[in-house]
Amino acid sequence: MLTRRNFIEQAIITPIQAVAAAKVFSLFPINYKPKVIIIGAGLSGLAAGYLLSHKGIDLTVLEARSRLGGRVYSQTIDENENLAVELGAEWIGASHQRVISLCQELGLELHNNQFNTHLLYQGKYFRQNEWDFSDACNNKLDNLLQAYSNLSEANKMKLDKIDLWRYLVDNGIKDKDLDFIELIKSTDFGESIRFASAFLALDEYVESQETYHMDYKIKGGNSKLAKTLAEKIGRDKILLNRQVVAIEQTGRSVIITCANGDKLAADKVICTLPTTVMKDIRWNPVLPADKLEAIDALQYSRINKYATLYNRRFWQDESFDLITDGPAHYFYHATKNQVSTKGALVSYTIGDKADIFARQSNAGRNALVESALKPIFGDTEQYALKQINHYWGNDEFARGSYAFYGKNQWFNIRPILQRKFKHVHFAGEHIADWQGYMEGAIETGEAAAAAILG
Ligand SMILES: Cc1cc2nc3c(=O)[nH]c(=O)nc-3n(C[C@H](O)[C@H](O)[C@H](O)COP(=O)(O)OP(=O)(O)OC[C@H]3O[C@@H](n4cnc5c(N)ncnc54)[C@H](O)[C@@H]3O)c2cc1C
Repeated sequence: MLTRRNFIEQAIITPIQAVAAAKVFSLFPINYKPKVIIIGAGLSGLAAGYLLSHKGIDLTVLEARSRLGGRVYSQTIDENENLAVELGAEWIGASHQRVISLCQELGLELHNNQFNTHLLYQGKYFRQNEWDFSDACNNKLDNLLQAYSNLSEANKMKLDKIDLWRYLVDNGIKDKDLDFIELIKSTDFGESIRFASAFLALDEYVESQETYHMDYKIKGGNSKLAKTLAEKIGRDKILLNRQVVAIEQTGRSVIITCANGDKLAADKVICTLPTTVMKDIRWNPVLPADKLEAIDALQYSRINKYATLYNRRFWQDESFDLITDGPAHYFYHATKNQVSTKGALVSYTIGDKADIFARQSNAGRNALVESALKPIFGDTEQYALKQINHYWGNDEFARGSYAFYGKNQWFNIRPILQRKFKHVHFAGEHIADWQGYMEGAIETGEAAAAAILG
C-alpha cells in the first residue's frame, strides 16, 4: 500500500540488526574499514555515528554550531529551579518507536507530554470538553478517511496535487470546522493547510491515534538524547564550530573543507544538512541538475517559539494547552512535569504569524501574548519574569523549522533528494518517511550508516 511511512514496514532495522547484516554483506574486504565523515551533529548525524561506532568505524562528525543537537534545542529558562523549555523538537509520539527504543537503550526516561486542548475562538473561551467539530464535520471526516484508505495508489498520487484546504472545502467542510482544522493542523505543518498536500495530511490522519505524535518528552530535555549519543560516539570524534563549505570528490576519496580552513579526507560521507544550507556548499563535481532543482524547490516551514517564564502557574491545569485564532496562535505548558511553583508557557506560531512574532521586540511579543491570555486569565504581565525567543526561519544553520513538501512534491522530489551522489550519502528529516520528526531524522541517519556498512 502506498503510504509515506512505507519505510517503516520495509525496514525496521535496529542498530544491532544492521551491524549483523553488515557482517554478512559488507562491500569492503575483511578488516578494511572506511573512514567516514558525518556532516551535522543533529539527530540524523548522531544516530549514524552511533551505529557506525558500534562497528568500530573511524569517523568524524563536523558540526557548524558550537552545540550538539541541531533542531533539538533544550534551553534552561530558570537556572535556580532547573526549568527547561524546548526551542526545537518538543513531542515524541507513541508511534515513534525508534526514538522510544533508543531512549530505552540509552537509559533516558520519557515523561508524559499530552495536553488537554482548550480553545479561544472569536473572543470566547472553551475548556477542553466544551468544544468540538460539528457532528456533520466529524461524519464527513470519518467518511473521507475511510475513502482515503481504499484509494488506489494512482489516486493517492493525484491527491498529492491538491492542497488540504481546497480538498476539505470541496468535500463540504466549512465555517468554524474549517477554521478549527486550519488552526490545529497548521501547527503540525508549520504553515497554513492552504499550502499543504492533502495526501500527506490524510495519510498522517489515517495512521494516527488521537495523540499519536504528541505523547512524550525526554526527562531533563530532548537535548539529552543528542548529548548521550555524542558520549557513546566519543566527544573527541565530534568537532564543533566546523562549518563545511566545500565537498570535493576525487577518485575514491572525498575532501571536506571547513570555513576555518580545516581539510579532512574520507572514503565515505554522510551529509545531514537541511537543503536550505546544503545549497551553499561548493560541490566538485557539482550535484546533478535534478538534485539541484529539488534542493531549490523544497520549502521549509516557519515556526517561532516564544517562551515566557512566570512566577506562578496561573493556568492551573498542568496539561494546559490552548489553540487561539489570534496572532499568538497556540500556547502550551512547556514545563509540565518539572517541579516548581514557577512555570513557562510557550507561544508557538507558524507561517506568517511566526514572521510577525519574529519581527517584534520582546515588548511587542509580550503585548501579543498578554492580549491573547487576557480573556481567560486577566492581567498576566504581573507574573512574567523572563522570555526567550527562537525563530527558526532566521536560524543560520537551519533556515526554517522543517521541510514542507507542497503540492505534487512528495513523490517527485523526495526520491531525488534521497539518492546518494558518488561517495556522499544523504540523511536528515527532510528525506524521511517520518518527515518533520526526530523519528525520521534518526531513521535516515541509521539507513545511511547501514548503506555504508554494505
Ligand atoms: C520548532 C520546531 C519544532 C519541532 N517539533 C518537533 C516535535 O515536536 N517532534 C519531533 O519529533 N520533531 C520536531 N521537530 C523536528 C525535529 O527537530 C527535526 O526533525 C530533527 O531534529 C532534524 O534532525 P536532522 O539531523 O535531520 O537535522 P538538524 O537537527 O538540523 O541537524 C543538521 C545539523 O547540521 C548542522 N549544519 C548546518 N550547516 C552545516 C554546515 N555547513 N557544516 C556543518 N554542519 C552544519 C546544523 O547545525 C545541525 O546541527 C521540530 C523542529 C522545529 C524546528
